[in-house]
Amino acid sequence: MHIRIGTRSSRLAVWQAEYIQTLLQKEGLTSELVLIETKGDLVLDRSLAKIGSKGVFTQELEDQLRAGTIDIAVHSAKDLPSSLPSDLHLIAFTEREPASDVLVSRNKSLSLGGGEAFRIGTSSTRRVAMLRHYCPHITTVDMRGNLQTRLRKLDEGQCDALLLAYAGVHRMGYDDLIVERLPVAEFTPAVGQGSIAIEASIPSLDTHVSKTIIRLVNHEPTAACLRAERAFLARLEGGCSIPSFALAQWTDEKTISLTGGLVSLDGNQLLRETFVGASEEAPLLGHSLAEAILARGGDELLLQIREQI
Ligand SMILES: NCc1[nH]cc(CCC(=O)O)c1CC(=O)O
Repeated sequence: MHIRIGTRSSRLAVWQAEYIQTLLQKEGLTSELVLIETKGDLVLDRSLAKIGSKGVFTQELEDQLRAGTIDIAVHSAKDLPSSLPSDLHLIAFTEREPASDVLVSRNKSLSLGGGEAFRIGTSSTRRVAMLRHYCPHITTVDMRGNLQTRLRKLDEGQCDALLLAYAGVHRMGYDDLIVERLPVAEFTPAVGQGSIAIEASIPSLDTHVSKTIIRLVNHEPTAACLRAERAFLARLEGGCSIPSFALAQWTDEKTISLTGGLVSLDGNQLLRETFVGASEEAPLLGHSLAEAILARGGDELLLQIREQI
């Protein structure tokens, strides 16, 4: 069967969709890309938090899955809402790249630990809040748009550095611009960062084809980690606009360790916990982590964040 793959049209999204194409080719599955513009790509003058509704980067792809004009949709796992409508499923997650955030700049001497004041371009509420918490001497400049747009703004001097996911920088071949890799123990990444997800409409997608796609694309340790992280996010009912973070790590074939939490927008309050549990019960682990964070004051913090956003 020939697979129609829906993707956003940014260079990173197309790279990711082409990567999936190469995985599918290993068993002779041919495919084509269908480029789809989403609200998140078109509305660039407002922050994601202000665009608001869930699925800023996914809705238009889901519409086409339902209409049957594409067979699968490829997304950055990080861009997906924490819960999907019941007819749509995440059938596979690629092996995760290092999930960390990196500092990108033309100035090799910049470092967050240096105590030196400089400007970082980012519009992620998590990154802004984390910077306020760990690096109050840093100022942030609001910056939306795809990677190339942000790099152009960096070169125009709108900021001195960017804070980005290692995965996207690496996929685009910009490793040379990385001046610092941030420790995940402090700058814990967003849920899903570093993995690529495949979404399909079940039962529209042929069972045999979906099994083949899963076999060729899915990396089970990553998938278990993502199930834990996504259950955490679902319990917080947080989309990508909430400054929450979580990273699960596969410790051995039976166990995962999940660290995650919430940070207030001003950076003053940061809640973080680590839970270790059976990988088979990954969703339960995520749920328990969220309950612990909520019980420690996360419930109040969430209300406060939602009022401020
Ligand atoms: N919409 C932002 C987004 N979604 C996924 C990635 C990076 C790739 C990944 O995490 O797999 C990025 C860019 C960034 O945060 O720097």
